[in-house]
Amino acid sequence: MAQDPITIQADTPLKIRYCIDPDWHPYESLKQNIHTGISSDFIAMLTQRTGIETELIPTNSWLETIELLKSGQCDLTPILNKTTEREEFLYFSEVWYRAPNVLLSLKDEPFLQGLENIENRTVAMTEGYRITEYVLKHYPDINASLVANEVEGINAVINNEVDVFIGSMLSTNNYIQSNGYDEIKIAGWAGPEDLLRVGVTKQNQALIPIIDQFIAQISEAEQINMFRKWNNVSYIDNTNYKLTKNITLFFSVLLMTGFIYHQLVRKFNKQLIVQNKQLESLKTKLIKTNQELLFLTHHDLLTEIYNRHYFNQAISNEENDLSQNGPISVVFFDIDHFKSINDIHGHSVGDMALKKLATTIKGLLDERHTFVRWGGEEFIVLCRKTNKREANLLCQNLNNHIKNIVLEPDVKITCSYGIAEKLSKETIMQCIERADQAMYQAKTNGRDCIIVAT
Ligand SMILES: Nc1nc2c(ncn2[C@@H]2O[C@H](COP(=O)(O)OP(=O)(O)OP(=O)(O)O)[C@@H](O)[C@H]2O)c(=O)[nH]1
Repeated sequence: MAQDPITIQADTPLKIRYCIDPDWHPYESLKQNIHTGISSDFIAMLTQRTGIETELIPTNSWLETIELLKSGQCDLTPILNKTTEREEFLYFSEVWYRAPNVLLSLKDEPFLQGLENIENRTVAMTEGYRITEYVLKHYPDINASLVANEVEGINAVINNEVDVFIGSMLSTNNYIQSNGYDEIKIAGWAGPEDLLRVGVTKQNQALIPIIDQFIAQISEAEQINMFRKWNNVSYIDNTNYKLTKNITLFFSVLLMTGFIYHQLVRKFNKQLIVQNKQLESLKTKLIKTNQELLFLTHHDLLTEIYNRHYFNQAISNEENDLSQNGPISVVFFDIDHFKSINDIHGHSVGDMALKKLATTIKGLLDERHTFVRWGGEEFIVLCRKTNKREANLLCQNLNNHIKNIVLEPDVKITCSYGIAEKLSKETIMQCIERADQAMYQAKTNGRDCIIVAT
């Protein structure tokens, strides 16, 4: 927003020296001889908008500032209350800042509400402050203890030297929170609020209308910005800040630990899932390999029917049961002149003959039969619940099918068969031997025939 030009009179000083309270943060203070706080922004804006040069005269206390103003070594002080006493050596601008005063006590003190309830408590006040003059004037019986500045007053409360301290809410709040004094509280309001103005020495009266024009132009936003910039602490309450800080820290650490733990668990879970999958796959492979191994152990690789090793194992486990479940017969057979097939047509044709024979016979058997490659070109069929007559019929059927196997054009095979029915006193192996002998007899008889052992 455009501002009206500020009218500078001919008698207006173009350079002024000013003093401040060195210990009244956030209103104003000296930090390494540099003016800081709300009034430093005020002076900067004043210089910028009026063109009046300003020079800070540093002091060590508010009382010294008052002295320099009285003696004319300072022309102006930017933020103070108007009092009758001060009016003797200063002119005051309009109010440009308002702030309440408060009673501060230790936490275990009762809530006092206001100056009326102070009773015989010792009350610390800053020497030379308007609120001090006000309290001493209106509460003459109060047990007052004057301190040089607000910091000294607050420390007097903390150290139990006084019961109460009266100070500006903004500055005391700032000091207490900056130092983490959680044992202190606001116990009530103290007197009227501060109506803060600029004070200029009587010789510089011409400055007042210029300053008032400038004050009138300070916008609400600029006021708020000044407050926010210098009053970075918002309130005092009964909160134990150290405890809050520790709890916050504890929960932060807890949250962080939880987060890291969660991440680690997720990571390990992922790894575990991968490893479980690998294990599962290994397990599947192992089961498959074991099944293959078992198959290889029990089967003949070429024909894929049971081998002799399996037969021996199975029969030794089953022998007793076998005899109790009806007659058992063994068909023992051997390919005729197999050597000639190998010799004439080659070993691969010999292999093909063995495979085709096995496949053909498997297709003719059922769950009562165990079909085994006994040796090179020798086979047996163990027939449960089968007598020698039935075995003979089966054998004839096998023979018919074997004769129909075509290896190559004009190349066929025949077999010689021996059949034996297990006698009650003999073992399966003895029965097989008799079947073998019967088969041998079939060979002797000219091959391609069936002999049933007597
Ligand atoms: N191709 C092939 N030949 C085999 C296999 N196992 C054994 N043989 C052959 O089978 C033949 C058996 O010959 P022999 O014992 O003389 O009997 P045979 O020639 O069948 O004569 P008979 O039994 O008296 O009719 C041998 O030449 C073996 O090498 C095999 O797995 N594959």
